[in-house]
Amino acid sequence: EPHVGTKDVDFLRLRTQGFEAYAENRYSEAAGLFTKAIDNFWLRRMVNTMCIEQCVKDRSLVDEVQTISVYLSTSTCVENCCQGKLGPAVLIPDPHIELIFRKNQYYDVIQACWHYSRNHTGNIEAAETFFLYNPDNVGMFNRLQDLYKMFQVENRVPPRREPHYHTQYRRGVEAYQKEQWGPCVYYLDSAIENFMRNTNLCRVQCTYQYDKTPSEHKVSTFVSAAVEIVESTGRCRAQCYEDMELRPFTSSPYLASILEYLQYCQYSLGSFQEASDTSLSYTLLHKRNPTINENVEVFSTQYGLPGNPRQDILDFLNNYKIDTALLEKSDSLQQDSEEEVLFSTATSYGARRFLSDKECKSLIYLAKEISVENDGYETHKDKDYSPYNVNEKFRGIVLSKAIELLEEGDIEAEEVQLYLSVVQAAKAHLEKKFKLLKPLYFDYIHLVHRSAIEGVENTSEFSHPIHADNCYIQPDGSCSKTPPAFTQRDWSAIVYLNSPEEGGEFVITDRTLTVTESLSPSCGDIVGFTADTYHGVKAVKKGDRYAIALWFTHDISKAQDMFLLQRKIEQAKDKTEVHLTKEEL
Ligand SMILES: O=C(O)CCC(=O)C(=O)O
Ligand SMILES: [Fe+2]
Repeated sequence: EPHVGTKDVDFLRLRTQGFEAYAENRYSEAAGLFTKAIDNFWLRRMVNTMCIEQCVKDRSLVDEVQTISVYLSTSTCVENCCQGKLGPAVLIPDPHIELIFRKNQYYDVIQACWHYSRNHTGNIEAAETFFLYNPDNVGMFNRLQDLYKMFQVENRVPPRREPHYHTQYRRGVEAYQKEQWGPCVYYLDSAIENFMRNTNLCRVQCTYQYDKTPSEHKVSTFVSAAVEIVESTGRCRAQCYEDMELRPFTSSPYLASILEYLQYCQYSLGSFQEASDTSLSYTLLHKRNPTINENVEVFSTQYGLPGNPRQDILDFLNNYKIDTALLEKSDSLQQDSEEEVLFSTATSYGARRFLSDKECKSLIYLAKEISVENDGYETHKDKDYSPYNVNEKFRGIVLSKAIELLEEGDIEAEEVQLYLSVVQAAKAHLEKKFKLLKPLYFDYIHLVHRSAIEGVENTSEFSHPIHADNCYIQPDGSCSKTPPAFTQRDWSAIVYLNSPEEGGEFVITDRTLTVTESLSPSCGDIVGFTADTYHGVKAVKKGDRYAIALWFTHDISKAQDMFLLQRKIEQAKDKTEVHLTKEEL
């Protein structure tokens, strides 16, 4: 059993220390701290699994989500068990931090650390590790090629933490290439077994996440508790299936790929019935493979051996069905009593009452206090793309700037905290409304104040002409997704803080620029849409228009680190508290 000092398992603290060391150019120390943070994160997951196994003993591990009382008592048992082994839980403040750990993404920083401290092997090893777990990251893929060339390293440096199923898969494929059918079947069977085991361990972790912040656990009402548990479990489990996909740049599922090699090796070995079963099982996971479809047919008609689906694949699919149903279930449990939905499609959504009047007032106050003329749109000097017209004033404040001002002592922590909390809530809201299985990350956050200039007649139709947020609309109505467009943006949202006296409507159009939705904003309205949606803002004819514009990406390497921003706010709060006590003395 692992036995570790309480302090060492605090991977969030290690991570923070890592960032501090990094900022002070102590690179090899930073690399060590991040590596240890990641190791401890995984150690803790392992202990968590052991404890879940102990606490649910006779029930099936990956049972359906239990009734609330069983759930809570098991949770308490898991929590006590983990505390006994590791000390108090490190509470993860944000599910996305957890995801960064789950996908070993701090190897990105570790790679940079080894780069600066000229540790070539460490550098390549870190890059390999990051790429292993983030196989769609083209940037890291290219960097890897460059590193091997630059340092003239001939042999591949193995990544750290390679999961067993992936090792076995690679061995199986190697055996296949060498036409060693026996070993091929052996390795691939073992790859499947380990793949299933890892998937299930991940799913189990999702059911009893003892390290979630208390507010998420000790929910007040029965219904909201059920919704939260079911939903966070469903979402977390959906991510498990993604975590397992470790083959770069492919669209067929990992498991299907194992079966594809396996059926061939089985066939070559003369195990025709097994090959027939494997081929048929493949089609349950992935339909569009003409060769396999043909094999299924041939085994059945020419060999007279119709396939039976493999039991392990059936179990896997059954679990998958349960997990998908969790998200649907949480949906039906949900009662949106407060909220008035204005429009809702697969790609756009609008609703009322996302914020209270008080919250709107505080945020407007913040904007009045610190917004800067034209701030945030330096790259958009071109008048064709100007987000406001010449008869208006335009002021803005980006969140990170607000936090800088807070650090300089110019404003109150409370207001900046509200700004951050509101944008976090908006993100969660949209993930939920659009049932996104992949998390959103912040690309840009901007509180915008547009106003009519008194005495000047605003003759333009638009304040911000019809545009899309990640591509440029072409004369033929299509949209060109090439730089300098912000191509990393996947979703956009606007939270409105007030009603302009006249004008300032938000509009969505179709590809022919015909308006399909129009909204006269008021405090607490929220809209969200895919970043390629055509939309714009009508001219503000009279008064002020305050809104928070948000852009999101699915690409974590483009994400703003919200945890770091939150920490800065907390540090600023701590500082003011210290001041107070000194004055009191
Ligand atoms: O404020 C709005 O309603 C929309 C703003 C917008 O589309 C943008 O800034 O890209
Ligand atoms: Fe926009």
